[in-house]
Amino acid sequence: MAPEPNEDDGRWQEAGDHATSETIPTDAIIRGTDVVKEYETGGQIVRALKGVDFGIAPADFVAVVGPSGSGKSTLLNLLGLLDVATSGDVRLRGRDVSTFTDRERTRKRKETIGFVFQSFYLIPTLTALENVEMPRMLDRTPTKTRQRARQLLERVGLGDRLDHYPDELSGGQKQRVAIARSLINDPDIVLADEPTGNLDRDTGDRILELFDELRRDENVAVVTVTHDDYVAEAADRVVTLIDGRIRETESRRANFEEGPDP
Ligand SMILES: Nc1ncnc2c1ncn2[C@@H]1O[C@H](COP(=O)(O)OP(=O)(O)OP(=O)(O)O)[C@@H](O)[C@H]1O
Repeated sequence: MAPEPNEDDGRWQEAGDHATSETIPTDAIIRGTDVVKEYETGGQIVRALKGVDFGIAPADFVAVVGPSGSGKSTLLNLLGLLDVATSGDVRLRGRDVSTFTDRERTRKRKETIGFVFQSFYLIPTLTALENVEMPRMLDRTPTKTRQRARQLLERVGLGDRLDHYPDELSGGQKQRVAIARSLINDPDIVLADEPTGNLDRDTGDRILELFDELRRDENVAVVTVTHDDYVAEAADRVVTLIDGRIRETESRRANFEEGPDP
């Protein structure tokens, strides 16, 4: 059954044909207005995003769905500060990201965003603990980093696998290590590209439960691109991209814990 938009929650308006600025949370960490992204290849311009509005609030759980080529990865790259929009306004905590230097963008990305991928991307010659420490390897606080990495692996249920290498772990365990790694810099948002794509359904379900716990306990927003309906069903909102436009923004969950904004 199609879920009803959550009309009790003042942060969101009803789902419509096209997401408008009214569907964007007022407390968004990152928000985009009328965002266009074009690529140029072989003298041809491909318009991957054709003027979309989006916003990610603290502890949001958003699924981005849509057919192949509809612009999902493009949107994720913009949210992850991996790429810049061709036009439109993208703001991180109110600051226009197009004014960031490359260095600033890299720093903001490190501070704000964690990444999780379908293929885990763990380094095979490093233990689980070392993989989680990796993004902070150049920091001058190795003891603190080790402590935090250990804590995160315990948090994702792998306290007894710290010294295991990736090929000694199951797919679900590898993804847990990758999730712990994504949290090492205490990001505000975790971007997960098909996080359950290489996992069986039960293992995938447990990863979704973990995301759900993390967003509740750690206040981390999770944005996932997915082709799996059941992943989309676990999210608060489903953003459907069709041919570079957002066609729908639904609240799937009936109850937000916090009340409506004033
Ligand atoms: N680097 C690039 N150069 C040129 N065109 C690109 C580039 N990246 C994406 N595109 C084009 O932009 C459009 C959107 O691509 P995008 O990868 O965002 O879609 P997607 O929804 O993530 O697709 P999929 O589900 O297949 O991963 C497509 O037409 C694609 O061919």
